[in-house]
Amino acid sequence: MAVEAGMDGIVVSNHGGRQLDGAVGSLEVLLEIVDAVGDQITVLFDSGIRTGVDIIKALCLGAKDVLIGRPFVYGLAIGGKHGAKDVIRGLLADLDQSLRLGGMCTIADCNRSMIRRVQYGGDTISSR
Ligand SMILES: Cc1cc2nc3c(=O)[nH]c(=O)nc-3n(C[C@H](O)[C@H](O)[C@H](O)COP(=O)(O)O)c2cc1C
Repeated sequence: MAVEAGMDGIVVSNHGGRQLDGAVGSLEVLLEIVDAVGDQITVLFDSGIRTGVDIIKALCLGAKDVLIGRPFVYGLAIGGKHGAKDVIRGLLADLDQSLRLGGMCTIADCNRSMIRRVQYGGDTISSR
């Protein structure tokens, strides 16, 4: 639908999970949506990005980039613009370290072969 409507891109989001209890997690549907739209439009992702590994998972599943809501707001509330900058700096440092630990040099190395889905009871754990 987004493709037919001529949109340049979409954001896969559950609005941070604040709206509906029981709504499906954004990460759970990301791959399906990326496959549905293909390369025709840009897919961005948000909802629950807190660590470098969260960013890597979203990029590996096909998001072109991620967005951040509450962590940025928390930093702003605690330390104003410096607090907001610290949050972003910390996240980027964590991303850098996580890429190295995962054997990747840059985010360009993120692809779906880096992700393995394992079902443990009711939980799905994604890892390399
Ligand atoms: C204070 C606040 C207000 C928000 N207001 C809206 C809104 O009006 N409409 C909307 O679609 N999403 C809204 N969001 C959700 C964000 O757009 C975004 O999807 C979400 O914050 C990302 O998840 P995260 O906070 O876990 O990073 C809001 C988020 C916050 C923190």
